[in-house]
Amino acid sequence: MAMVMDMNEDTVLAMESTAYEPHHAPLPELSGVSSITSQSESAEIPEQQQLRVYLKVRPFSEEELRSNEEQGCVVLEDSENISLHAPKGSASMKSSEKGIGQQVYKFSFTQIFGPQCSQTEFFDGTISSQVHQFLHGQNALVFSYGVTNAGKTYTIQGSPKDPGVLPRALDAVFRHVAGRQYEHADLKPYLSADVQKLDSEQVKVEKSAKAALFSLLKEDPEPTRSSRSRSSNSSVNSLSFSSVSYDQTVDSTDVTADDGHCLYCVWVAFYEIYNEHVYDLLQPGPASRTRRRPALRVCEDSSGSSYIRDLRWVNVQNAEEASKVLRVGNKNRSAAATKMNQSSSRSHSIFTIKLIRLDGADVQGLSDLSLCDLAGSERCNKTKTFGERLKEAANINSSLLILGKCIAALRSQSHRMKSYVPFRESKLTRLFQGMFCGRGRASMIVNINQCASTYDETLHVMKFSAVAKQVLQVMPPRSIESLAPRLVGLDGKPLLRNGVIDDQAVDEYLSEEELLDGDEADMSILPQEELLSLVESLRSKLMAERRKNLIQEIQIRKEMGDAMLQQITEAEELHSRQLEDLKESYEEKMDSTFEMYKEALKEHAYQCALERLEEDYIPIEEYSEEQERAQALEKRVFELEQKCRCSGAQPLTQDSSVQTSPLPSTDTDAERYKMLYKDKCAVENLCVEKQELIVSLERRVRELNETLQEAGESYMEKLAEVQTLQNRLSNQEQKAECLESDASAREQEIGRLREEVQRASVCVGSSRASVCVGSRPRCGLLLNIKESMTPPSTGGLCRTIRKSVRATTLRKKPS
Ligand SMILES: Nc1ncnc2c1ncn2[C@@H]1O[C@H](COP(=O)(O)OP(=O)(O)OP(=O)(O)O)[C@@H](O)[C@H]1O
Repeated sequence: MAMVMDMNEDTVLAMESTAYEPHHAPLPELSGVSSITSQSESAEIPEQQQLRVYLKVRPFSEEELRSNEEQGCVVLEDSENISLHAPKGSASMKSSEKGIGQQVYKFSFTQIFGPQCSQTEFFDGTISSQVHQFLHGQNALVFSYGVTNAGKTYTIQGSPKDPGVLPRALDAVFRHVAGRQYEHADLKPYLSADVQKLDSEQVKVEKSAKAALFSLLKEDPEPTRSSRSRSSNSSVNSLSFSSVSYDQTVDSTDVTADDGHCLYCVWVAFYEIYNEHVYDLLQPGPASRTRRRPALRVCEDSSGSSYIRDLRWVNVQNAEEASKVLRVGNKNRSAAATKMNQSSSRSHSIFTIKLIRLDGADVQGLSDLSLCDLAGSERCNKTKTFGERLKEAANINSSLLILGKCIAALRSQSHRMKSYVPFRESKLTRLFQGMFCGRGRASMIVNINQCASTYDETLHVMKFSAVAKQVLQVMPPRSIESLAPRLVGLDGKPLLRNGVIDDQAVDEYLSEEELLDGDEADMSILPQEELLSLVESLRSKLMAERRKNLIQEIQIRKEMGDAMLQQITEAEELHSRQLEDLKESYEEKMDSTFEMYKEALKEHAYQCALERLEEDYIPIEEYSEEQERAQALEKRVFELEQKCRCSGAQPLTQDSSVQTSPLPSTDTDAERYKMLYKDKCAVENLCVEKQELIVSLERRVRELNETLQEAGESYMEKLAEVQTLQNRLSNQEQKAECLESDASAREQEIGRLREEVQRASVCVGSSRASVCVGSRPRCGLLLNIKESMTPPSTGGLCRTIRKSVRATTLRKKPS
């Protein structure tokens, strides 16, 4: 982890986002005993390098030449550039004609090797440098990629006459270690990057197992063609390394002063990934055909590096033994005849060489070199696969797809984009993971053929390799010493180093191994105090580890979420683009269909017109005869009219002309029809007028009804008013009567009073004589009383009342 912290930002970014191993640190450091590097070392800038992608173009076979496969699809421009030209009939050509895609694609590679290139040139120009680095402690992976029948197996294994890169690499290794072989064979690779010390018994077991393995070749000395063996022309079943000749790029002379006194121990393993299961190619197959081969498990060790549990490692002393191992493995490899390739690899086969480097009895380093021959990608309909072959093809394609996804994600990371690398989605990528994450160098060999019939698949492979070429590989700086593997005993526990307990080793062992797999730790080997302190330190480490894991999990989830989101967005974009394309193509189709219908309609109309013309056709003689007759008739009408005018008669009506003239009945009918039509029109007009009249009358009736209703209502109101007025009148009359009777009563009273006054005046007259003085005031008083008692006009008052009542009644009466 300290290593990661000290690295520059690029490296951290690249390594953080790989969702790689739980520790997030370069793998070899974590697994090595002397993994603690100094500050100065870790401060070094990590080395960055683009993934090396080599292209190899296979020559045409005679059969391909006969079947006209040579159509100039592949054009080598120079040693790094190549262009692909879509042949007629290929899907690329069709889509380019529709405006999607291009007809010519250009690609560049680290190096291109043409059809004439020899296997020697190819080895020297490609992986010999990687082999060299492997011999000096660096891990390496070489994988071949291409469509089926493109020459992958040929490139990796070659032919007996012309061996491929694998036998050449083995040969280079043995040339390098020649004379410096560790003879005891008691050190064996363990887990991903450790070394196990074998006891003498174990060494014996290993030796007898190897002898048994080689004895399989004695039973079957000559390679045979069978459904599960490679064909002889492209395999190394009978490979002899004597045929390998080198230009001494990698040989025993390539020995530095440092490793002059080193000893080496070489182990090899050969396995395949078939239908997503890992099978050991060096384990004898099941006795009966009905029984399945046992599949091996891919596991991770404490550093997070993948390894195959129970994989068989064979200690090889020389190139000849290595060749035998290869031949045994090839016998067991899953291969079958397909339509495209007589001996098609149906699995990804991986041959791994492990080189243990010793300084005396001390293990100094362990490096591995894996050469992977991937199964060819293929189109199932083209290869005419079905049944078991179809299942194989599906598995091959799906694991290659995941490899493609990983490469694309690694490319994104190289461009500083956060992206989740789905290493764990297939066995192949799980095993390759370390090599893409700083544990070693990977390089890719792209194999193509030049056949026109497989152009589209080849183009796909080229596009894939273009992506791969953009992947940046980050190698943390480290010395050979820092790569030293941990030396463990048979039980997998770390061993004493130079006779003393290596505290650091134990500490690391416990802190890494114990946390993951408690069963494997035996603490009883340590004193009690140390045990207690170890428990304490373990507890705190466990807590720290848990916290770290939690943070990492959150990070990984976030990255996954982001990646998924990105994928969804990309998928959405892709879909919308596809939709657009579809829309356009449908529109085009619609347009063309529309045009087609238009043309058809035109044609149809033309045909109809022609038919009608034929039906209505009147011979010219008949027509001119008819014309003459019509003219004669017109002339006759004119003459008759003239005659009528001359005789002072009215011009002939049509009816009379019908009666008199010999007009043909058809003309008369037409005239009558015209008349009838006129009548009909007149009647219709009349009807319309009547209708309008009816409508206006109805409207009028409606208005009158409304007015009547209003009048009725106001009449009722007036009636009610009259009633009230009559009531009031009768009341007034009653009052008037009362007043009249009152007035008559008063008149009677006045009369009576007058009589009294007269009587009183008589009395006064008689007394005047006696009393002359003082008569005036009395007369005045009586007169006043009389005046006050006499109403000025009593009858007038009654009349006035009556008059006012009558006036009110009249005013209120309805007009
Ligand atoms: N450089 C070459 N020179 C001559 N022949 C070659 C060369 N490369 C390939 N071939 C031949 O082409 C054929 C197909 O090659 P090979 O089996 O290696 O293809 P492949 O890509 O491994 O196919 P698959 O993926 O189906 O296993 C073989 O007969 C092989 O001998």
